[in-house]
Amino acid sequence: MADSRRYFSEIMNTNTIPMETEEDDEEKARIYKDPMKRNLLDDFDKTMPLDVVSDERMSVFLRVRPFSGQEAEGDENQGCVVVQNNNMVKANAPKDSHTYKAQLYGLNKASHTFTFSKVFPESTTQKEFFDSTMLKLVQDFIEGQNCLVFTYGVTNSGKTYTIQGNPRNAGVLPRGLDVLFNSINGKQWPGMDLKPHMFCDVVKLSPEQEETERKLKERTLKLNSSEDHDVMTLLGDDASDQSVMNATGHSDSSTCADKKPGLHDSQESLIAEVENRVREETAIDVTVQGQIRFSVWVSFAEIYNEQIFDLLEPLPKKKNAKRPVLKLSDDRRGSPYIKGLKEINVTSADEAYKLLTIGQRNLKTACTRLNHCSSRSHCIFNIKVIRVPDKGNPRMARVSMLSLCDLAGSERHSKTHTTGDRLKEAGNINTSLLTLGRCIELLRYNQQHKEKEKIIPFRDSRLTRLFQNFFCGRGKAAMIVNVSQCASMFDETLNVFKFSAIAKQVVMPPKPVEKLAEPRQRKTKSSARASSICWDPSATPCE
Ligand SMILES: Nc1ncnc2c1ncn2[C@@H]1O[C@H](COP(=O)(O)OP(=O)(O)OP(=O)(O)O)[C@@H](O)[C@H]1O
Repeated sequence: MADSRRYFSEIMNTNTIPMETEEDDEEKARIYKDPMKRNLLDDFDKTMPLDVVSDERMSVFLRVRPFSGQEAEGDENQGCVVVQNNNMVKANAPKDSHTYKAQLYGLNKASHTFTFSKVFPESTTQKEFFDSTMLKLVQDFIEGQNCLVFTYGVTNSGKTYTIQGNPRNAGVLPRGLDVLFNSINGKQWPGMDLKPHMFCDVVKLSPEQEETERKLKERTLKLNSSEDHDVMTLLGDDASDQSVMNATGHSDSSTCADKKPGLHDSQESLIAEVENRVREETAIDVTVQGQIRFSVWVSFAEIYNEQIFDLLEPLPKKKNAKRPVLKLSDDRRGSPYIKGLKEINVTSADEAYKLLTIGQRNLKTACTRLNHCSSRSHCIFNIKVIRVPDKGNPRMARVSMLSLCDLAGSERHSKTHTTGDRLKEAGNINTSLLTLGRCIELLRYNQQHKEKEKIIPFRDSRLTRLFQNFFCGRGKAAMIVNVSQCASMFDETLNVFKFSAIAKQVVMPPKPVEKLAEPRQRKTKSSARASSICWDPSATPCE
C-alpha cells in the first residue's frame, strides 16, 4: 500500500507536458461556462451505485514473455520474475537495478510478491492464453455486454504479440473475431441498413446511405501499401533509416524495424496473409439468445500525442499534409465516443482481420512519416455487434461493444527524450498512462472510502475518457499485464507490477439502471442523414 502510494507520488513528479488544445478550450467552455450543458453524469459517476454490493473485481492477467535468443545469451536472465503459482509472482531486484541499490539504504525491498487473477508463465501458448482470458469476455460481448480489454507493460514486453500476434500464431483479437463469426454463422443480419451510432446507439440508413456505406467499405478494403509506396517514395530512403531512441537509451530500430512497411507490401501479400492465417475454431452457442440476427461493425483508432486519428482513413499523400484529427464527443447519456471515426460493416472474420492489418500498416507508415515508433501510440480496435430480433422490429436492436486497446509502452520516456517532439511525445504518453493510474487508484479509493469520495479525473486524457464508461458500470474491463524478465528493465517492470496491484483491487460497479424509454425517431442535422432514424437500443427490451 505504502509502496503504491510512493509510486504514484513519484510518477506524479515526472516531467509531463499537458497539451492545451482548441478542443480542450471548447470543452471547458461547454462544461464550465454553460451550466445548462454540463454533463451531470460525470458528477453522478462518482456516486454511481458503488454501494450496491458487487464482488466482481477487474480481472488482471499477467503474461510473462520468454527471453529472446539474444537476451538468453546475454546477462538478462537473473531470475528477476519468478512465477510462484497460478496467481502469484515474485519480483527479485537484480544487483544493477535502482531498486536493489535503494534497498541497501533501507528505502525499498529487494523482493516483492504480487497476486493476479491469473498468471501465465512464458510457456503459455496464444491459444491457452485466449481460452483462459478472452473467451468468456467474447461470450459476454456476444450476449450484449460492453467489454474493454487493455494491455499494460513496458516496450517490448509482448503487448502487441498478445493482442494481435501473427498470422501463424494469432493473438486474442483475431481469435476473438474468429469466435464471434463462428458463433453467429448463418445468423447475420442481411444488409447494412442498421448502423451503430455514437457510443452504443443504432441508426436506420436509407437505401442511398446504405449504398454509400457499401462503397466506403469497398474503398477501405482496397487501402493498401500502394499508397504506402507513394509515401515511401516521397520520403526517399531516409524514411526507412529513421530510428527512435527507446527508454533504455538504445536505438529502437530493432523494435520498430519489424513494424515498418516493406516496399514489397501489396494487396496480394495482404490477401495471402489473410488466406493463410491460422484460425481459431471455437464457437459459442448463441441459440440461447432466441431468434436474433447479428450485424458486426469495426473501427480502428490511434491516440498519439493526445490526438485521435482514424487508422482506416487513407493517409494524405502529400509529404507535409496532416492527418485529420478526430474529436471526442458525448452522447445524450454522457457516454464518450470518437466523433467521425469510420465504422465498417464486416461479414466475416477475414474481412475484419483485413481491416486490422490495413490499420496496422497505416499506423506503421504514419509512424515512419512522423518519425515516431508505433509503440508510442495507444491503438484501439472496436468491434460492435448489433443484435436484432429476427422477425421482430429492428427498432428493438441493441448494440454491444468489445474494445481492445494496445497501450503505449509504460516506461518513463522522459528519462531519455529531453528535447523537442520526443519530449512532447513522452509527456503525452506519461500524461495518459498517469491519468489512467490516477483514475484506477481513485476508483479503488472511492470504493473503500464511500463517505468521502473524490472526483475521478477521467476527463484529463483522451484515453481515460474513452475508458470511463467501462469503469463506471456501463461495461466490463479486463487488464492484461505484459512483462519481460530482463534484468535491465527491472525497475520499470516493478512499476508495472505496482500499477497492476492497484488495478486488481478495483471492483467493477454494476450496470446503472437505465429508464425504459419509448423508441423515438430523430432527424439528424445533416441532410445526408435526414432520413436516419436514431433510437436508444439499450432502453428497449430485445426479446
Ligand atoms: N509470449 C511470447 N512468445 C514468443 N514471443 C513473444 C511473446 N511475447 C512477445 N514476443 C516477442 O517479443 C517481441 C516484443 O513483443 P511485442 O512487440 O509484442 O512487444 P510490445 O510490448 O508490444 O512492444 P511495443 O510497446 O514496443 O509495441 C516480439 O518480437 C514478439 O514477437
